[in-house]
Amino acid sequence: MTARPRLQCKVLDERLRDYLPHYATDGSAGMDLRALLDEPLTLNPGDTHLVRTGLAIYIEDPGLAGMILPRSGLGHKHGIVLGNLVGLIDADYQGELMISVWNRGQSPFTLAPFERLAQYVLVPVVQAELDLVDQFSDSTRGSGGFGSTGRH
Ligand SMILES: O=c1ccn([C@H]2C[C@H](O)[C@@H](COP(=O)(O)OP(=O)(O)OP(=O)(O)O)O2)c(=O)[nH]1
Ligand SMILES: [Mg+2]
Repeated sequence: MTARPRLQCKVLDERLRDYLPHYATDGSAGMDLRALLDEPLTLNPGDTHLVRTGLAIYIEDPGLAGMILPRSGLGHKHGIVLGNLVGLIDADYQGELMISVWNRGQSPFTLAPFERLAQYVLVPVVQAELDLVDQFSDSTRGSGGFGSTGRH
């Protein structure tokens, strides 16, 4: 296994010191992020709320990005997912990580202070240059999309 990249992390609220993100198991793909809340937050069905994490993580390397993904238990059992579906964190972002929490379910859900509500996944990124052309060489698919290969 290659060495893990090191990311600079600022703790913006001292209460987070006891709750720093980490990989729960050797094989975990993500580190859980917690809700920085002063009091419980009730989300009614359909509500979206921007929740602080109290942390800033500066990735710096443009060959990496962060992704904020829902936790499957919260999403499946309680309908608590992300208002932006997926959060994409740029390598040059130095601000606080924010989580858009959306109750897409049918019942109110109360988020407790410092509850784990989403996960942060570091992913490789390749930036491209666009070469402008008038014609592409033929491919098998051509311009067929949106179900053009059928359903089964
Ligand atoms: O769930 C998220 C998504 C984004 N961000 C931060 C980090 C990211 O680098 C920045 C910008 O995100 P994005 O580019 O997706 O949003 P935008 O609406 O295009 O904003 P901008 O104009 O700042 O790029 O906001 C978060 O903290 N949480
Ligand atoms: Mg953007």
